[in-house]
Amino acid sequence: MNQTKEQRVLQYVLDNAMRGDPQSVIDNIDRYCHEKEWAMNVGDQKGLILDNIVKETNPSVCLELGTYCGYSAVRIARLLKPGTRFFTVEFNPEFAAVAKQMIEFAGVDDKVQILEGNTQDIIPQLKKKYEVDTLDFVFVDHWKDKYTPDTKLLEKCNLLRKGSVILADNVIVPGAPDFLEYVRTCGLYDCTNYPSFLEYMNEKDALEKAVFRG
Ligand SMILES: Oc1cc(-c2ccc(F)cc2)cc2cccnc12
Ligand SMILES: [Mg+2]
Repeated sequence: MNQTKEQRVLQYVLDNAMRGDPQSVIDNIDRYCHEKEWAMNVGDQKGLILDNIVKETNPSVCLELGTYCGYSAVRIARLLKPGTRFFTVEFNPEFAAVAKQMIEFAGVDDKVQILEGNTQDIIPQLKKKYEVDTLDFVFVDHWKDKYTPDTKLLEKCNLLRKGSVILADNVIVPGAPDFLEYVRTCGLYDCTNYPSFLEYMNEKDALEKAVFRG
């Protein structure tokens, strides 16, 4: 049976990275995607910005929308203090299966819980089913037309508190213009733009940080 690109990325990590070493998993995914096949991981350049914002936030409860191969889940989980709760939501079962193996190989599976399904179904379950009070950090990296509805759903479900950080990938490429318009003009967020580059390419991209005013 032919492997998918995501399975090839995972196989390269299993063959070349160090089990239990998240940094080596990250480095090997980046090497594969620079040298062999492009894939939609947040990547090494935007990844450094992500690292810095996770470190400054020092979150106790995290959510990621869009797991894909688990690259950013490993990237975030490696920075979290013991006892932190981190949920990552993936709609595509094949991606979720690859991410599960990637996260286990990296040795961060004790910190990361992969929730398979639609964000609009899972977000309303976080309080009761997953015993979440509020979220400290949310990394938004799924389909761009879901950024705004899911942000509004986080508000509606009272999952944000004063200082909750939402960090969104790809606000230039593929672009999330309605999300930028919403968070910058609705009056509920303090926004900061972080210009960078599309993963593994020379095209400009950016991250947007939106801090909930509470
Ligand atoms: O980081 C990403 C990049 C792209 C992308 C796809 C094709 C392009 F030509 C350029 C960019 C799609 C994503 C979809 C979901 C989460 N992240 C993405
Ligand atoms: Mg992305």
